[in-house]
Amino acid sequence: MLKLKEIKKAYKKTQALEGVSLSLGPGVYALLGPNGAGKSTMMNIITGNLKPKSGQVLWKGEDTEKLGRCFRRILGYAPQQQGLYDVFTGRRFLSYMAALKEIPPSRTHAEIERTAAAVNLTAKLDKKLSTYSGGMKQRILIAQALLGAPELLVMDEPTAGLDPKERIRVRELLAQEGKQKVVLIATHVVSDVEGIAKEMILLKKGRIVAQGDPADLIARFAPTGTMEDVYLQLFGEDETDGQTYPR
Ligand SMILES: Nc1ncnc2c1ncn2[C@@H]1O[C@H](COP(=O)(O)OP(=O)(O)OP(=O)(O)O)[C@@H](O)[C@H]1O
Repeated sequence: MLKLKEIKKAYKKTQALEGVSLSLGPGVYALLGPNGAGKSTMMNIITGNLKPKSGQVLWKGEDTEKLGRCFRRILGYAPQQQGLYDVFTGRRFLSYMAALKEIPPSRTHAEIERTAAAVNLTAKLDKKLSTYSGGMKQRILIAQALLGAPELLVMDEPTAGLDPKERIRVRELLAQEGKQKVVLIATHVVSDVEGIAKEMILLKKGRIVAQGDPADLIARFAPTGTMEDVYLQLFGEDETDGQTYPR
């Protein structure tokens, strides 16, 4: 349903994507790679926030650039956390996002209730975003991506800052969504995706260096190990952010 054809992107001197091609049907896909691998660039190109230097993004065979506004109803995007409208309540924020997505006003209330419940924020909907914790802000971003039940979900680090309980809830939610939709998740946290991903897409310096079912990748790159070992095998020396990654 979603196809990337030879996507290339450069920022001045940095070659961020060096010809990425992909074909994704319904299911959860994990996009893994170290800092600077090109994950956010790829997501921004899929969502139309950035133009590639060359290549095409196709949805059901149609160029997403040509789909224009229609693509807004097909796509749900949760970007990495950034400034939210702090004076808005959660409800007002979701209502504003629903309007941008051109969800009919008659459906907006039900969609807000449905998506807030999915991320366990029903009780906080009428509180201002300025009072939300980091994890709650993350969850409202996920909720807005689910508005209108889009067929394509693109999530940039969706579990960042979530406590273990909410992390599990979001993981289960995305697994559920992946039964019928294309769900692409960029993350550093292998354990958040290995149990739910149909495929892992491993990106390094703007190229896909491995792609496949987690069990196949383990057999290929770390036969006695785990998906975490595959990650370390492919990217070990590239991780420069000093974080440790939970199993
Ligand atoms: N606006 C920009 N201007 C110049 N270079 C950029 C810009 N955005 C990204 N880059 C560079 O492009 C490359 C890919 O960056 P990108 O943000 O896509 O990686 P990433 O995999 O999402 O990293 P992270 O895990 O840190 O979010 C990096 O070398 C980065 O420095």
